[in-house]
Amino acid sequence: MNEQQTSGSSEPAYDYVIVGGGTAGCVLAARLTEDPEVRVCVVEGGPSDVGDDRILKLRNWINLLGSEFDYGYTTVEQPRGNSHILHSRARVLGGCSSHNTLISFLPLPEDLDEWVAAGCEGWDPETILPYRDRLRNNIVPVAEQDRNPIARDFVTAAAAALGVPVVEDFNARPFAEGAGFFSLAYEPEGNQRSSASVAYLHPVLDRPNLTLRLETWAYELLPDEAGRLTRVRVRGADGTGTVLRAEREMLLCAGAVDTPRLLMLSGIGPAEQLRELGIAVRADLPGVGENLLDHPESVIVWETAGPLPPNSAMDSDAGLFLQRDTDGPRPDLMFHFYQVPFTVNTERLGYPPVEHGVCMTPNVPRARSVGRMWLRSADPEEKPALDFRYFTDPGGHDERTLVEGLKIAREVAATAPLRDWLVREVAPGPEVRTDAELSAYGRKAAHTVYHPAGTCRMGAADDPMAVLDPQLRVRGQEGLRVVDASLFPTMPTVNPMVTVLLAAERAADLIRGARAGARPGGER
Ligand SMILES: Cc1cc2nc3c(=O)[nH]c(=O)nc-3n(C[C@H](O)[C@H](O)[C@H](O)COP(=O)(O)OP(=O)(O)OC[C@H]3O[C@@H](n4cnc5c(N)ncnc54)[C@H](O)[C@@H]3O)c2cc1C
Repeated sequence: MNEQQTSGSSEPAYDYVIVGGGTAGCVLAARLTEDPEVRVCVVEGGPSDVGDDRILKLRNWINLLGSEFDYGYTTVEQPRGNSHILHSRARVLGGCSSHNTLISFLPLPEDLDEWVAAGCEGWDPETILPYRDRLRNNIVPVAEQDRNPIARDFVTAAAAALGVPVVEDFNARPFAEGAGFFSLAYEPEGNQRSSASVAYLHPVLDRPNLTLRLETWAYELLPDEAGRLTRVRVRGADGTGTVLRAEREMLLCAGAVDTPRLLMLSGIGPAEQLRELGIAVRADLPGVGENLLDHPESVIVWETAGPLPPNSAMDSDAGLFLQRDTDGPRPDLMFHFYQVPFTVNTERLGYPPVEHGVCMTPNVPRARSVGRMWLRSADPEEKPALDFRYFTDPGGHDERTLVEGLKIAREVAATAPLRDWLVREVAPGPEVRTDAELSAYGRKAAHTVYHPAGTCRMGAADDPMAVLDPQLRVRGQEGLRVVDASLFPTMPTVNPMVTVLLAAERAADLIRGARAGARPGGER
């Protein structure tokens, strides 16, 4: 048995307890158990993905939205956006990497430069990007057999209409503009996910020093005898409550919504808010739950003459990046091209369903509207409030980006060879033309690219809103780190999963380094 009972306590004890067997949690679990002397327990709210084709077949991702594998967080009212967005967050081993579309981009160097400028020493591109060679996921450009003819024609039309290069491999070098097929973490043969769970955990599930507690929910951190928050109260699927103990460190990997939620339920967060809810304050960290980041997008939908050729990796295999402003070498507008009509938001607005169609979803890579989340009550069952404050930035950058995106999407759609497939624009429809009309439509039909992040951001010691130091340690707390998308100080320009994986690889080094440093004669 991997766990040990600490003398005088009946609590199962490990060296490390990882809360959340998601994208980052799987990386940490695999890396830390490489040392057979180290006992690790992963507490995961969802079930296993092993042998479950609903999860493992990448193309089934769309059917997981709103399913039993989705916590499905709602938002508070968004006066300038769409109040109906369902924020999918995965409830399954592998977390969102078992649920998402596995589009895999390295962060751009300037995204990491921004982190360093925000006080995150050691997160520079020279340190972080080489971790790409450690990633175990099979990251490859969409395979030839999965390249649907209409997606190919989208790439050709985008390049012709906008004068941007066709990019063969977006991870080959940093880019500012380009159209092309994405890189995905998948095995094209059999359309199998190469999620964090598949790539990192499946090969090591038989390690005797790894314990998985599935369908188990962590709802409060508790102090040990020395006052370190290294114990956690959990409840298993059968309702049984247990307290688990981490003799070295408690590692929070529950994601950008549930990690700050757990911290706040445990008394770590904005003191006044916690007191109002009757939660005893352990540490006043005003940044917990603040800095809620996302990539907002909108949608424009076309009907096609009939059914499209069926091949695809996951129905959104190609995209486009553009740079409209001249402030540095990064894109500031991105599009996903869907070869299925993604009409959940347009149908709600009264637009007709589309049997055969495609859409483009322009998004804001570095949105300037920043939100926050908070607890509604001290009840751990009650979901937190999420306020993304979509399209509220004073300069109107985010709104303007959508408007330009919708116009540019029309330019691409009007260009051969894509135009030859399209019968009519269904939403918003050609009569919606002025900037004001496009803005009103674009914001009402807005959606998320499902990238919440930033809610426990790291930063410099003198930054009062930083929750973590650059070693990912919760400020003022010993033995407690956060390793997941909530650590982001700012949003990477690109889809963030690989940034989470790189951060988890880096965290594994930091944690192992701390352990070696603590051993007599260990390296510091
Ligand atoms: C539908 C969808 C599509 C996406 N597409 C892409 C994409 O193509 N490319 C990309 O780069 N990014 C994509 N993303 C975003 C990306 O997947 C996430 O940013 C990333 O996976 C987050 O990793 P994480 O480790 O922070 O959290 P997660 O992977 O969400 O892991 C958190 C884990 O913690 C568990 N958990 C939470 N709370 C508790 C608790 N209290 N007790 C026990 N367990 C708990 C959860 O069950 C989950 O397994 C997508 C996301 C979604 C939802």
